[in-house]
Amino acid sequence: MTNKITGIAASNGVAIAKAYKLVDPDLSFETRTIDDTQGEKDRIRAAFLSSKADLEEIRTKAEESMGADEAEVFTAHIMVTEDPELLSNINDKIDSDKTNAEAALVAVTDMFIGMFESMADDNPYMAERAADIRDVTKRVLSHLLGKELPNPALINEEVVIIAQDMTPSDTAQLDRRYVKGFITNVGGRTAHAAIMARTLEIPAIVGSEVATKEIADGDTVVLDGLDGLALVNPTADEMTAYQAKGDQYAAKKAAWAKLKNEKSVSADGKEFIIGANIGTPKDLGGVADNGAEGVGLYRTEFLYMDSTELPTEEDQFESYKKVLKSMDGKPVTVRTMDIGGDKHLPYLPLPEEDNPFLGYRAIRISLDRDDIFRTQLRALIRASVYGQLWIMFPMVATLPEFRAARDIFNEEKAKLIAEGTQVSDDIKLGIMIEIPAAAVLADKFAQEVDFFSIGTNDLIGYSMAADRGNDRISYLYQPYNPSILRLVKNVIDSAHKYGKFAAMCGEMAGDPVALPILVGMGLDEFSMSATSILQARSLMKQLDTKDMAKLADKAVDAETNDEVVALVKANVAAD
Ligand SMILES: C=C(OP(=O)(O)O)C(=O)O
Ligand SMILES: [Mg+2]
Repeated sequence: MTNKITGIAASNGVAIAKAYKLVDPDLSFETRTIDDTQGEKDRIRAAFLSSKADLEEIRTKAEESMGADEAEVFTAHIMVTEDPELLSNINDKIDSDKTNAEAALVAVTDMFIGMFESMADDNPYMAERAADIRDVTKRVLSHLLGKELPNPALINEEVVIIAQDMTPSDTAQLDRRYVKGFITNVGGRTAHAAIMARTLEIPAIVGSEVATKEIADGDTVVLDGLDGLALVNPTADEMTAYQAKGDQYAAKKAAWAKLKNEKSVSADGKEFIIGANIGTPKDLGGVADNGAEGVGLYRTEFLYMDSTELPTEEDQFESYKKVLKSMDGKPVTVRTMDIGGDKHLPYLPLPEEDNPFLGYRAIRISLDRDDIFRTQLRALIRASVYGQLWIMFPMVATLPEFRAARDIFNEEKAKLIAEGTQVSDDIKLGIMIEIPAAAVLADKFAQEVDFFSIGTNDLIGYSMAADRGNDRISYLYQPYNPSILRLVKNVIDSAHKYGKFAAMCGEMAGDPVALPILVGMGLDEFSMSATSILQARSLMKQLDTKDMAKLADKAVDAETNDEVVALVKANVAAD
Protein backbone atom coordinates (compact mmCIF):
# COMPACT_ATOMS: atom_id res chain seq x y z
CA MET A 1 0.00 0.00 0.00
CA THR A 2 1.17 3.50 -0.72
CA ASN A 3 2.79 5.09 2.28
CA LYS A 4 1.12 8.41 3.11
CA ILE A 5 2.87 11.15 5.05
CA THR A 6 1.12 14.22 6.33
CA GLY A 7 2.56 17.58 7.28
CA ILE A 8 1.86 21.28 7.19
CA ALA A 9 0.84 22.55 3.75
CA ALA A 10 3.47 25.23 3.23
CA SER A 11 3.36 26.07 -0.45
CA ASN A 12 0.63 25.33 -2.99
CA GLY A 13 0.83 23.06 -6.00
CA VAL A 14 1.38 19.41 -6.80
CA ALA A 15 4.73 17.83 -7.74
CA ILE A 16 5.55 14.28 -8.77
CA ALA A 17 9.22 13.32 -8.91
CA LYS A 18 11.96 11.16 -7.44
CA ALA A 19 13.02 11.70 -3.84
CA TYR A 20 16.43 13.26 -3.21
CA LYS A 21 17.47 13.05 0.41
CA LEU A 22 19.36 16.04 1.64
CA VAL A 23 20.55 14.38 4.83
CA ASP A 24 24.11 14.24 6.13
CA PRO A 25 25.39 10.69 6.72
CA ASP A 26 26.67 9.61 10.12
CA LEU A 27 30.29 10.76 10.16
CA SER A 28 31.26 9.42 13.58
CA PHE A 29 34.49 7.40 13.86
CA GLU A 30 36.79 5.84 16.42
CA THR A 31 40.23 7.12 17.31
CA ARG A 32 42.75 4.30 16.79
CA THR A 33 46.47 3.84 17.37
CA ILE A 34 48.20 3.10 14.07
CA ASP A 35 51.52 1.49 13.18
CA ASP A 36 51.36 2.14 9.46
CA THR A 37 51.51 5.92 9.62
CA GLN A 38 52.46 6.20 5.93
CA GLY A 39 49.26 4.34 5.06
CA GLU A 40 47.22 6.93 6.98
CA LYS A 41 49.07 9.79 5.31
CA ASP A 42 48.25 8.27 1.93
CA ARG A 43 44.59 7.98 2.93
CA ILE A 44 44.33 11.61 4.01
CA ARG A 45 46.07 12.81 0.86
CA ALA A 46 43.68 10.78 -1.31
CA ALA A 47 40.68 12.12 0.64
CA PHE A 48 41.87 15.71 0.11
CA LEU A 49 42.27 15.07 -3.63
CA SER A 50 38.82 13.47 -3.93
CA SER A 51 37.28 16.35 -2.00
CA LYS A 52 38.95 18.83 -4.32
CA ALA A 53 37.62 16.96 -7.36
CA ASP A 54 34.08 16.99 -5.87
CA LEU A 55 34.26 20.68 -5.17
CA GLU A 56 35.50 21.52 -8.64
CA GLU A 57 32.56 19.67 -10.15
CA ILE A 58 30.13 21.36 -7.77
CA ARG A 59 31.58 24.77 -8.56
CA THR A 60 31.24 24.27 -12.31
CA LYS A 61 27.64 23.16 -11.87
CA ALA A 62 26.83 26.01 -9.48
CA GLU A 63 28.32 28.54 -11.91
CA GLU A 64 26.10 27.22 -14.68
CA SER A 65 22.89 27.15 -12.70
CA MET A 66 23.29 30.03 -10.29
CA GLY A 67 26.06 32.27 -11.56
CA ALA A 68 29.64 33.01 -10.61
CA ASP A 69 28.81 34.95 -7.42
CA GLU A 70 26.88 32.08 -5.85
CA ALA A 71 29.63 29.65 -6.81
CA GLU A 72 32.37 31.68 -5.17
CA VAL A 73 32.01 29.91 -1.84
CA PHE A 74 33.18 26.70 -3.50
CA THR A 75 36.38 28.40 -4.66
CA ALA A 76 37.12 29.17 -1.02
CA HIS A 77 36.50 25.52 -0.17
CA ILE A 78 38.81 24.33 -2.95
CA MET A 79 41.53 26.58 -1.57
CA VAL A 80 41.24 24.85 1.79
CA THR A 81 41.84 21.46 0.11
CA GLU A 82 44.96 22.92 -1.50
CA ASP A 83 46.36 24.43 1.70
CA PRO A 84 49.80 22.77 2.21
CA GLU A 85 50.02 23.89 5.83
CA LEU A 86 46.79 22.16 6.75
CA LEU A 87 47.84 18.87 5.20
CA SER A 88 51.36 18.98 6.68
CA ASN A 89 49.91 19.64 10.14
CA ILE A 90 47.67 16.59 9.77
CA ASN A 91 50.61 14.46 8.60
CA ASP A 92 52.66 15.63 11.59
CA LYS A 93 49.80 14.72 13.90
CA ILE A 94 49.59 11.21 12.39
CA ASP A 95 53.36 10.79 12.94
CA SER A 96 53.53 12.24 16.43
CA ASP A 97 50.37 10.64 17.87
CA LYS A 98 50.42 7.46 15.74
CA THR A 99 46.75 8.07 15.18
CA ASN A 100 44.34 7.35 12.33
CA ALA A 101 43.70 9.88 9.57
CA GLU A 102 40.15 10.69 10.77
CA ALA A 103 41.32 11.59 14.28
CA ALA A 104 44.29 13.62 13.03
CA LEU A 105 42.09 15.49 10.55
CA VAL A 106 39.52 16.48 13.16
CA ALA A 107 42.14 17.38 15.80
CA VAL A 108 44.00 19.68 13.41
CA THR A 109 40.97 21.28 11.79
CA ASP A 110 39.36 21.85 15.21
CA MET A 111 42.52 23.65 16.24
CA PHE A 112 42.42 25.91 13.14
CA ILE A 113 38.69 26.51 13.47
CA GLY A 114 39.13 27.51 17.14
CA MET A 115 42.00 29.80 16.25
CA PHE A 116 40.11 31.57 13.45
CA GLU A 117 36.97 31.89 15.54
CA SER A 118 38.88 33.49 18.40
CA MET A 119 40.03 36.21 15.99
CA ALA A 120 36.62 36.66 14.41
CA ASP A 121 35.48 39.47 16.68
CA ASP A 122 38.05 41.85 15.18
CA ASN A 123 38.07 40.40 11.71
CA PRO A 124 34.91 38.90 10.21
CA TYR A 125 37.00 37.25 7.47
CA MET A 126 38.31 34.85 10.12
CA ALA A 127 34.85 33.53 10.91
CA GLU A 128 34.36 32.88 7.23
CA ARG A 129 37.64 30.93 7.10
CA ALA A 130 36.51 28.87 10.08
CA ALA A 131 33.22 28.06 8.33
CA ASP A 132 35.09 27.02 5.17
CA ILE A 133 37.38 24.67 7.08
CA ARG A 134 34.40 23.15 8.91
CA ASP A 135 32.67 22.46 5.61
CA VAL A 136 35.71 20.94 3.95
CA THR A 137 36.48 18.79 7.00
CA LYS A 138 33.05 17.22 6.67
CA ARG A 139 33.71 16.39 3.04
CA VAL A 140 37.21 14.96 3.63
CA LEU A 141 35.87 12.90 6.52
CA SER A 142 33.10 11.50 4.34
CA HIS A 143 35.73 10.31 1.85
CA LEU A 144 37.81 8.73 4.62
CA LEU A 145 34.75 6.89 5.88
CA GLY A 146 33.53 5.94 2.41
CA LYS A 147 30.22 7.77 2.86
CA GLU A 148 28.62 10.09 0.37
CA LEU A 149 27.60 13.65 1.21
CA PRO A 150 24.53 15.02 -0.51
CA ASN A 151 25.48 17.60 -3.15
CA PRO A 152 22.31 19.56 -3.93
CA ALA A 153 24.15 21.77 -6.41
CA LEU A 154 24.80 18.66 -8.57
CA ILE A 155 21.15 17.67 -8.98
CA ASN A 156 20.42 17.32 -12.68
CA GLU A 157 17.08 15.57 -12.83
CA GLU A 158 13.63 16.44 -11.48
CA VAL A 159 13.47 15.73 -7.76
CA VAL A 160 11.52 16.39 -4.61
CA ILE A 161 13.97 17.16 -1.80
CA ILE A 162 13.52 15.37 1.51
CA ALA A 163 15.30 17.00 4.45
CA GLN A 164 15.22 17.43 8.19
CA ASP A 165 15.03 21.18 7.61
CA MET A 166 16.01 23.58 4.86
CA THR A 167 18.21 26.48 5.89
CA PRO A 168 18.20 29.64 3.80
CA SER A 169 21.65 28.66 2.47
CA ASP A 170 20.34 25.21 1.46
CA THR A 171 17.53 26.80 -0.48
CA ALA A 172 19.90 29.29 -2.09
CA GLN A 173 21.79 26.36 -3.67
CA LEU A 174 18.73 24.84 -5.31
CA ASP A 175 18.30 24.86 -9.04
CA ARG A 176 14.67 25.60 -9.82
CA ARG A 177 14.82 23.70 -13.08
CA TYR A 178 15.20 20.44 -11.21
CA VAL A 179 13.88 20.93 -7.70
CA LYS A 180 10.12 20.46 -7.98
CA GLY A 181 9.33 20.75 -4.28
CA PHE A 182 10.44 19.78 -0.81
CA ILE A 183 9.30 17.98 2.30
CA THR A 184 10.91 18.64 5.67
CA ASN A 185 10.60 17.00 9.06
CA VAL A 186 10.44 20.24 11.02
CA GLY A 187 9.15 23.79 10.59
CA GLY A 188 5.83 25.62 10.39
CA ARG A 189 3.96 27.55 7.68
CA THR A 190 5.81 30.74 8.46
CA ALA A 191 9.28 29.21 8.87
CA HIS A 192 11.74 30.64 6.39
CA ALA A 193 11.94 27.42 4.39
CA ALA A 194 8.20 27.62 3.79
CA ILE A 195 8.35 31.27 2.77
CA MET A 196 11.20 30.43 0.41
CA ALA A 197 9.15 27.67 -1.23
CA ARG A 198 6.31 30.09 -1.88
CA THR A 199 8.75 32.59 -3.36
CA LEU A 200 10.21 29.92 -5.63
CA GLU A 201 6.65 28.83 -6.50
CA ILE A 202 7.36 25.21 -5.70
CA PRO A 203 5.03 23.08 -3.56
CA ALA A 204 6.27 22.20 -0.09
CA ILE A 205 5.27 20.35 3.05
CA VAL A 206 6.99 21.16 6.33
CA GLY A 207 6.77 19.64 9.79
CA SER A 208 6.12 16.09 8.54
CA GLU A 209 8.24 14.70 11.41
CA VAL A 210 8.99 11.45 9.56
CA ALA A 211 9.82 12.27 5.93
CA THR A 212 13.53 11.49 6.19
CA LYS A 213 12.77 8.20 7.92
CA GLU A 214 9.95 7.01 5.70
CA ILE A 215 11.19 8.11 2.28
CA ALA A 216 14.24 6.54 0.61
CA ASP A 217 16.44 8.12 -2.04
CA GLY A 218 14.92 7.43 -5.44
CA ASP A 219 11.38 6.69 -4.22
CA THR A 220 8.68 8.22 -6.37
CA VAL A 221 6.92 10.94 -4.38
CA VAL A 222 3.67 12.76 -4.96
CA LEU A 223 3.85 16.04 -3.08
CA ASP A 224 0.48 17.70 -2.53
CA GLY A 225 1.34 21.13 -1.15
CA LEU A 226 -2.33 22.14 -1.18
CA ASP A 227 -3.35 19.66 1.49
CA GLY A 228 -0.01 18.86 3.12
CA LEU A 229 0.06 15.25 2.00
CA ALA A 230 2.82 13.15 0.42
CA LEU A 231 2.39 9.75 -1.21
CA VAL A 232 5.45 7.52 -1.39
CA ASN A 233 5.60 5.13 -4.37
CA PRO A 234 1.97 5.75 -5.38
CA THR A 235 -0.11 3.46 -7.59
CA ALA A 236 -0.74 4.38 -11.21
CA ASP A 237 -4.30 5.44 -10.31
CA GLU A 238 -3.06 7.71 -7.54
CA MET A 239 -0.51 9.27 -9.90
CA THR A 240 -3.26 10.01 -12.41
CA ALA A 241 -5.51 11.50 -9.74
CA TYR A 242 -2.76 13.79 -8.48
CA GLN A 243 -1.72 14.81 -11.95
CA ALA A 244 -5.34 15.91 -12.42
CA LYS A 245 -5.28 17.79 -9.12
CA GLY A 246 -2.10 19.57 -10.19
CA ASP A 247 -3.71 20.49 -13.53
CA GLN A 248 -6.80 21.80 -11.75
CA TYR A 249 -4.68 24.02 -9.55
CA ALA A 250 -2.79 25.24 -12.62
CA ALA A 251 -6.14 26.13 -14.24
CA LYS A 252 -7.17 28.14 -11.17
CA LYS A 253 -3.87 29.93 -11.30
CA ALA A 254 -4.48 30.75 -14.94
CA ALA A 255 -7.84 32.33 -14.01
CA TRP A 256 -6.23 34.41 -11.26
CA ALA A 257 -3.51 35.47 -13.70
CA LYS A 258 -6.10 37.53 -15.59
CA LEU A 259 -6.14 39.91 -12.61
CA LYS A 260 -2.48 40.74 -13.01
CA ASN A 261 -2.96 44.29 -14.26
CA GLU A 262 -6.08 45.07 -12.28
CA LYS A 263 -6.35 47.14 -9.12
CA SER A 264 -6.88 45.51 -5.75
CA VAL A 265 -10.40 46.61 -5.06
CA SER A 266 -13.30 45.32 -2.97
CA ALA A 267 -16.75 44.53 -4.39
CA ASP A 268 -17.97 47.95 -3.23
CA GLY A 269 -15.06 49.79 -4.81
CA LYS A 270 -12.64 50.45 -1.95
CA GLU A 271 -9.03 50.31 -3.11
CA PHE A 272 -6.29 48.53 -1.22
CA ILE A 273 -2.65 47.90 -2.03
CA ILE A 274 -1.34 44.39 -2.44
CA GLY A 275 2.44 44.29 -2.26
CA ALA A 276 5.03 41.56 -2.50
CA ASN A 277 7.57 40.32 0.00
CA ILE A 278 11.01 39.77 -1.46
CA GLY A 279 14.34 38.46 -0.21
CA THR A 280 16.62 39.55 -3.04
CA PRO A 281 16.44 41.51 -6.30
CA LYS A 282 16.23 38.07 -7.96
CA ASP A 283 12.63 37.84 -6.71
CA LEU A 284 11.61 40.84 -8.81
CA GLY A 285 10.56 38.60 -11.71
CA GLY A 286 7.87 37.06 -9.51
CA VAL A 287 6.81 40.51 -8.33
CA ALA A 288 6.18 41.68 -11.88
CA ASP A 289 4.60 38.39 -13.00
CA ASN A 290 2.08 38.56 -10.18
CA GLY A 291 1.12 42.21 -10.56
CA ALA A 292 2.30 43.54 -7.19
CA GLU A 293 1.47 47.17 -6.47
CA GLY A 294 4.63 47.65 -4.47
CA VAL A 295 7.19 45.82 -2.40
CA GLY A 296 5.81 45.71 1.14
CA LEU A 297 8.79 43.92 2.61
CA TYR A 298 12.31 43.59 1.28
CA ARG A 299 14.11 41.30 3.73
CA THR A 300 17.60 42.71 3.35
CA GLU A 301 19.22 40.19 5.67
CA PHE A 302 19.55 37.88 2.64
CA LEU A 303 22.00 40.36 1.20
CA TYR A 304 24.11 39.71 4.28
CA MET A 305 23.45 35.97 4.36
CA ASP A 306 24.28 35.41 0.71
CA SER A 307 27.64 37.07 1.15
CA THR A 308 30.88 35.78 2.62
CA GLU A 309 31.60 39.09 4.30
CA LEU A 310 29.69 42.19 5.34
CA PRO A 311 28.25 43.66 2.12
CA THR A 312 29.81 47.00 1.31
CA GLU A 313 27.85 50.24 0.99
CA GLU A 314 28.37 50.04 -2.76
CA ASP A 315 27.07 46.44 -3.03
CA GLN A 316 24.02 47.35 -1.01
CA PHE A 317 23.42 50.54 -2.95
CA GLU A 318 23.36 48.55 -6.21
CA SER A 319 20.80 46.08 -4.83
CA TYR A 320 18.50 48.76 -3.43
CA LYS A 321 18.78 50.81 -6.59
CA LYS A 322 17.87 47.78 -8.68
CA VAL A 323 14.73 47.10 -6.65
CA LEU A 324 13.62 50.74 -6.55
CA LYS A 325 14.19 51.25 -10.27
CA SER A 326 12.45 48.06 -11.18
CA MET A 327 9.37 49.06 -9.15
CA ASP A 328 9.16 52.22 -11.22
CA GLY A 329 7.84 54.65 -8.60
CA LYS A 330 5.71 52.16 -6.71
CA PRO A 331 6.48 52.13 -2.97
CA VAL A 332 9.27 49.86 -1.79
CA THR A 333 9.50 49.10 1.92
CA VAL A 334 12.99 48.01 2.84
CA ARG A 335 13.52 46.42 6.21
CA THR A 336 16.90 46.96 7.76
CA MET A 337 18.96 43.88 8.64
CA ASP A 338 16.99 41.33 10.69
CA ILE A 339 19.82 39.04 11.79
CA GLY A 340 19.68 36.82 14.86
CA GLY A 341 17.12 34.24 15.92
CA ASP A 342 17.36 31.64 13.15
CA LYS A 343 19.31 33.86 10.75
CA HIS A 344 23.07 33.70 11.18
CA LEU A 345 26.03 35.26 9.44
CA PRO A 346 29.17 33.09 9.37
CA TYR A 347 31.34 36.19 9.52
CA LEU A 348 29.47 37.89 12.38
CA PRO A 349 29.54 35.49 15.29
CA LEU A 350 26.75 36.13 17.76
CA PRO A 351 27.01 35.19 21.42
CA GLU A 352 25.58 31.80 22.44
CA GLU A 353 22.23 32.51 24.04
CA ASP A 354 19.63 30.37 25.79
CA ASN A 355 16.82 32.13 23.95
CA PRO A 356 18.14 33.59 20.69
CA PHE A 357 14.61 34.53 19.59
CA LEU A 358 14.37 36.71 22.68
CA GLY A 359 17.95 37.82 22.39
CA TYR A 360 20.46 39.89 20.53
CA ARG A 361 18.88 40.37 17.12
CA ALA A 362 17.56 42.76 14.46
CA ILE A 363 17.36 46.42 15.58
CA ARG A 364 19.11 45.45 18.81
CA ILE A 365 22.21 44.48 16.82
CA SER A 366 21.86 47.48 14.52
CA LEU A 367 21.81 49.95 17.42
CA ASP A 368 24.72 48.19 19.12
CA ARG A 369 26.80 47.78 15.94
CA ASP A 370 25.90 51.12 14.46
CA ASP A 371 28.86 50.88 12.06
CA ILE A 372 26.97 48.12 10.20
CA PHE A 373 23.67 50.01 10.51
CA ARG A 374 25.09 53.30 9.22
CA THR A 375 26.52 51.57 6.14
CA GLN A 376 23.12 50.11 5.36
CA LEU A 377 21.30 53.40 5.91
CA ARG A 378 23.77 55.32 3.74
CA ALA A 379 23.27 52.83 0.91
CA LEU A 380 19.51 53.15 1.28
CA ILE A 381 19.47 56.94 1.44
CA ARG A 382 21.68 57.16 -1.65
CA ALA A 383 19.36 54.78 -3.50
CA SER A 384 16.28 56.77 -2.48
CA VAL A 385 16.42 58.96 -5.60
CA TYR A 386 15.55 55.96 -7.78
CA GLY A 387 12.01 55.44 -6.48
CA GLN A 388 9.66 55.70 -3.53
CA LEU A 389 11.59 54.41 -0.54
CA TRP A 390 10.09 53.45 2.77
CA ILE A 391 12.50 52.18 5.45
CA MET A 392 11.39 50.12 8.40
CA PHE A 393 13.12 48.77 11.46
CA PRO A 394 12.55 45.18 12.60
CA MET A 395 11.79 43.94 16.13
CA VAL A 396 11.23 47.36 17.66
CA ALA A 397 9.97 46.98 21.24
CA THR A 398 10.22 50.50 22.61
CA LEU A 399 9.90 54.10 21.45
CA PRO A 400 13.47 55.00 22.44
CA GLU A 401 14.68 52.26 20.07
CA PHE A 402 12.75 53.82 17.21
CA ARG A 403 13.99 57.29 18.14
CA ALA A 404 17.60 56.11 18.29
CA ALA A 405 17.29 54.47 14.86
CA ARG A 406 15.61 57.60 13.44
CA ASP A 407 18.39 59.81 14.86
CA ILE A 408 21.06 57.69 13.19
CA PHE A 409 19.09 57.82 9.93
CA ASN A 410 18.85 61.62 10.17
CA GLU A 411 22.57 61.95 10.93
CA GLU A 412 23.56 59.85 7.91
CA LYS A 413 21.12 61.69 5.69
CA ALA A 414 22.53 65.06 6.81
CA LYS A 415 26.08 63.83 6.20
CA LEU A 416 25.23 62.66 2.69
CA ILE A 417 23.59 65.99 1.87
CA ALA A 418 26.64 67.83 3.21
CA GLU A 419 28.80 65.64 0.94
CA GLY A 420 26.72 66.84 -2.00
CA THR A 421 24.92 63.54 -2.58
CA GLN A 422 21.42 63.67 -4.06
CA VAL A 423 18.80 62.20 -1.72
CA SER A 424 15.03 62.03 -1.75
CA ASP A 425 13.32 64.32 0.74
CA ASP A 426 10.37 61.98 1.02
CA ILE A 427 11.75 58.80 2.60
CA LYS A 428 9.17 57.31 4.96
CA LEU A 429 10.30 55.78 8.26
CA GLY A 430 8.31 53.08 9.98
CA ILE A 431 8.52 50.03 12.15
CA MET A 432 7.58 46.40 12.02
CA ILE A 433 5.00 45.55 14.65
CA GLU A 434 6.01 42.05 15.64
CA ILE A 435 6.53 42.43 19.38
CA PRO A 436 3.33 42.54 21.45
CA ALA A 437 4.64 45.49 23.51
CA ALA A 438 4.76 47.63 20.37
CA ALA A 439 1.32 46.43 19.23
CA VAL A 440 -0.20 47.43 22.56
CA LEU A 441 1.53 50.82 22.54
CA ALA A 442 0.72 51.48 18.88
CA ASP A 443 -1.10 54.76 19.67
CA LYS A 444 2.14 56.22 21.04
CA PHE A 445 4.29 54.92 18.19
CA ALA A 446 1.74 56.22 15.66
CA GLN A 447 2.53 59.79 16.68
CA GLU A 448 6.16 59.41 15.61
CA VAL A 449 6.37 56.91 12.75
CA ASP A 450 5.14 57.32 9.17
CA PHE A 451 3.79 53.79 8.95
CA PHE A 452 3.43 50.41 10.58
CA SER A 453 3.94 47.03 8.99
CA ILE A 454 2.51 44.24 11.08
CA GLY A 455 4.81 41.23 11.14
CA THR A 456 2.31 38.61 12.18
CA ASN A 457 4.75 35.73 11.73
CA ASP A 458 6.60 36.80 14.84
CA LEU A 459 3.74 38.69 16.49
CA ILE A 460 1.69 35.49 16.72
CA GLY A 461 4.67 33.53 18.01
CA TYR A 462 5.53 36.06 20.70
CA SER A 463 1.90 36.60 21.73
CA MET A 464 1.08 32.91 22.03
CA ALA A 465 4.58 32.01 23.35
CA ALA A 466 4.69 29.42 20.56
CA ASP A 467 7.73 29.11 18.29
CA ARG A 468 6.67 29.62 14.67
CA GLY A 469 8.89 26.73 13.55
CA ASN A 470 8.00 24.14 16.19
CA ASP A 471 5.53 21.64 14.77
CA ARG A 472 4.90 20.03 18.16
CA ILE A 473 3.11 23.10 19.41
CA SER A 474 1.88 24.32 16.06
CA TYR A 475 -1.70 24.04 17.34
CA LEU A 476 -0.93 27.11 19.45
CA TYR A 477 0.25 29.12 16.51
CA GLN A 478 -3.19 30.67 15.98
CA PRO A 479 -3.37 33.57 13.53
CA TYR A 480 -7.12 34.03 14.08
CA ASN A 481 -7.08 33.88 17.84
CA PRO A 482 -9.15 36.91 18.91
CA SER A 483 -6.20 38.07 21.03
CA ILE A 484 -4.12 38.43 17.87
CA LEU A 485 -6.99 40.07 16.02
CA ARG A 486 -7.37 42.62 18.82
CA LEU A 487 -3.68 43.50 18.60
CA VAL A 488 -3.94 43.86 14.83
CA LYS A 489 -7.04 46.03 15.14
CA ASN A 490 -5.35 48.22 17.74
CA VAL A 491 -2.43 48.79 15.39
CA ILE A 492 -4.64 49.65 12.40
CA ASP A 493 -6.92 51.95 14.42
CA SER A 494 -3.97 53.69 16.08
CA ALA A 495 -2.31 54.33 12.72
CA HIS A 496 -5.51 55.77 11.27
CA LYS A 497 -6.20 57.91 14.34
CA TYR A 498 -3.00 59.82 13.54
CA GLY A 499 -3.38 59.72 9.76
CA LYS A 500 -0.69 57.07 9.34
CA PHE A 501 -0.49 54.07 7.06
CA ALA A 502 -1.10 50.51 8.28
CA ALA A 503 0.43 47.62 6.36
CA MET A 504 0.88 43.95 7.11
CA CYS A 505 3.78 41.91 5.76
CA GLY A 506 3.41 38.73 7.80
CA GLU A 507 2.06 35.67 6.00
CA MET A 508 -1.37 36.35 7.51
CA ALA A 509 -1.86 39.15 4.97
CA GLY A 510 -2.17 36.59 2.16
CA ASP A 511 -4.18 34.06 4.13
CA PRO A 512 -7.67 33.63 2.63
CA VAL A 513 -9.25 33.20 6.08
CA ALA A 514 -7.64 36.31 7.56
CA LEU A 515 -7.96 38.55 4.52
CA PRO A 516 -11.73 39.23 4.82
CA ILE A 517 -11.26 40.28 8.46
CA LEU A 518 -8.33 42.54 7.55
CA VAL A 519 -10.39 44.12 4.77
CA GLY A 520 -13.09 44.74 7.39
CA MET A 521 -10.55 46.35 9.73
CA GLY A 522 -9.42 48.70 6.96
CA LEU A 523 -5.81 47.55 6.62
CA ASP A 524 -4.22 49.75 3.92
CA GLU A 525 -1.62 47.41 2.45
CA PHE A 526 -1.40 43.63 2.29
CA SER A 527 2.10 42.39 1.52
CA MET A 528 2.67 38.71 0.86
CA SER A 529 4.65 36.13 -1.07
CA ALA A 530 4.28 37.23 -4.68
CA THR A 531 2.66 33.92 -5.54
CA SER A 532 -0.29 34.63 -3.22
CA ILE A 533 -1.12 38.04 -4.72
CA LEU A 534 -3.48 37.09 -7.52
CA GLN A 535 -5.53 34.73 -5.39
CA ALA A 536 -5.81 37.48 -2.76
CA ARG A 537 -6.87 40.03 -5.37
CA SER A 538 -9.49 37.62 -6.67
CA LEU A 539 -10.90 37.10 -3.16
CA MET A 540 -10.86 40.84 -2.40
CA LYS A 541 -13.05 41.53 -5.43
CA GLN A 542 -15.79 39.44 -3.84
CA LEU A 543 -15.84 41.23 -0.48
CA ASP A 544 -18.04 44.10 0.62
CA THR A 545 -16.19 46.31 3.13
CA LYS A 546 -19.28 47.09 5.24
CA ASP A 547 -20.12 43.39 5.58
CA MET A 548 -16.49 42.63 6.35
CA ALA A 549 -16.39 45.38 9.03
CA LYS A 550 -19.28 43.60 10.76
CA LEU A 551 -17.47 40.28 10.37
CA ALA A 552 -14.30 41.80 11.87
CA ASP A 553 -16.29 43.12 14.87
CA LYS A 554 -17.68 39.66 15.50
CA ALA A 555 -14.24 38.09 15.09
CA VAL A 556 -12.55 40.31 17.68
CA ASP A 557 -15.41 39.52 20.03
CA ALA A 558 -15.10 35.75 19.53
CA GLU A 559 -13.56 33.42 22.08
CA THR A 560 -11.40 31.06 20.07
CA ASN A 561 -9.41 30.65 16.88
CA ASP A 562 -11.82 27.97 15.63
CA GLU A 563 -14.83 30.18 16.25
CA VAL A 564 -13.28 32.84 14.00
CA VAL A 565 -12.55 30.31 11.25
CA ALA A 566 -16.18 29.17 11.40
CA LEU A 567 -17.39 32.78 11.25
CA VAL A 568 -15.36 33.48 8.11
CA LYS A 569 -16.46 30.22 6.47
CA ALA A 570 -20.10 31.09 7.17
CA ASN A 571 -19.79 34.61 5.75
CA VAL A 572 -17.34 34.33 2.86
CA ALA A 573 -17.63 31.93 -0.06
CA ALA A 574 -14.40 30.02 -0.75
CA ASP A 575 -12.52 31.12 -3.87
C1 LIG B 1 7.37 39.50 8.20
C2 LIG B 1 7.93 39.09 9.32
O1 LIG B 1 9.28 38.99 9.43
P1 LIG B 1 10.10 37.62 9.22
O2 LIG B 1 9.14 36.59 8.70
O3 LIG B 1 11.20 37.93 8.28
O4 LIG B 1 10.55 37.35 10.62
C3 LIG B 1 7.12 38.72 10.47
O5 LIG B 1 7.65 38.46 11.55
O6 LIG B 1 5.88 38.66 10.29
MG1 LIG C 1 9.75 38.87 11.92
